[in-house]
Amino acid sequence: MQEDNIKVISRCRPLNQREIQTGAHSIIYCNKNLAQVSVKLPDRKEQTSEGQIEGEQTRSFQFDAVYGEDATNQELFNESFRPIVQTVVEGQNGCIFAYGQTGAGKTFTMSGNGTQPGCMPSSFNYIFEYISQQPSTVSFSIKASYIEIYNECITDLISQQTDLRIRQKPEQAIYIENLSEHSCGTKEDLQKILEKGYQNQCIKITQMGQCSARSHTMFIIKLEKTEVVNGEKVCKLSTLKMIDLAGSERPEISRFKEPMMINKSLASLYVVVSKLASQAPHIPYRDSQLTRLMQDALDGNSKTVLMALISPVSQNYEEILSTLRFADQVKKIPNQPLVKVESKQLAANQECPEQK
Ligand SMILES: Nc1ncnc2c1ncn2[C@@H]1O[C@H](COP(=O)(O)OP(=O)(O)OP(=O)(O)O)[C@@H](O)[C@H]1O
Repeated sequence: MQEDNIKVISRCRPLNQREIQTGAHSIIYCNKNLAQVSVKLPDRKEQTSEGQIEGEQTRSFQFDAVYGEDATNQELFNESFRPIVQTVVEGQNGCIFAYGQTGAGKTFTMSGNGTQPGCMPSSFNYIFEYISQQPSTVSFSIKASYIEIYNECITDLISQQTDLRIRQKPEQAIYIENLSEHSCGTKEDLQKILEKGYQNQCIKITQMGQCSARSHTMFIIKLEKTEVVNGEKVCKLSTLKMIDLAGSERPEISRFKEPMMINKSLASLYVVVSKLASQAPHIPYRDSQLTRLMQDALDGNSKTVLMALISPVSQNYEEILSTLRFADQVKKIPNQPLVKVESKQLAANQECPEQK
């Protein structure tokens, strides 16, 4: 049977100090062997947006993998992210995106910290380790870009140019006009781009009073793999997108008073996912910047992993369920045959075509 191109995993973070001090307890049970996450109803019955919850003790969701509070970033990388990065170094597109409410662990999982490197630094390691093991007939060129989408506005986190436009040439993939791309020859170069983008984002947040939890960030790596076979060059171009989405809490319970516009991208993502899941004839990718940039991740042009991050405490019960329901919808997207990234055959002295 063909493997699913979109995989869904869930991770629950441990209780934090504040939660432990206030006597909170976890309402999440992760069964790694069954890839099942169960949510216990809080002790007192609560009025949810769906009405009074009646009698039901737990709700369970089945995904491709689930990770509980003891899981390490390394474990997630080895089991769930490395296969995507491997796909990319072998010449197909890949996408890893983190979804969940503010504080659920998206940035911890994507970026990590000093002791537990996250998905992004581990990917940088893996890419350059892979490259170092290739024969001399294979060469790579790697370029990185880093963007933020906030309030439907795309900002280049490296050049700091703002209000960038998404463009598409006939018969070509979409691209971001004037996005700066930075050649990276080592994993440290990639790490520097990540850190610079993060710093620039922090400066922007301070200047504009914007909240980081409300913006989406996307780290984009473009790989160009050139192999000489019988005197002919074969060129493969692939892209890895690593996306840390804004906190998914709904506006009415958000701590931040903001116009609906800020959540437009996430609202569009829900619609796109539910239309894909129900096999609707038209998928409104064009409704937001985020969904336009994620189209290839969802339409069979990429190997993709959605990571649904949840907090363990009962106060977040509604958001936990809403995150898991979103993940469940993504799981229902029917598998589409992976669109093979074309290999271009070139004469030995020819350059690979410009990658958009
Ligand atoms: N699996 C984990 N193990 C240990 N600590 C974690 C884990 N997940 C998250 N944390 C800690 O919880 C806090 C919130 O996590 P994080 O900043 O990653 O949340 P987030 O979902 O990215 O929130 P935001 O939407 O605000 O960016 C951080 O202090 C982080 O170190």
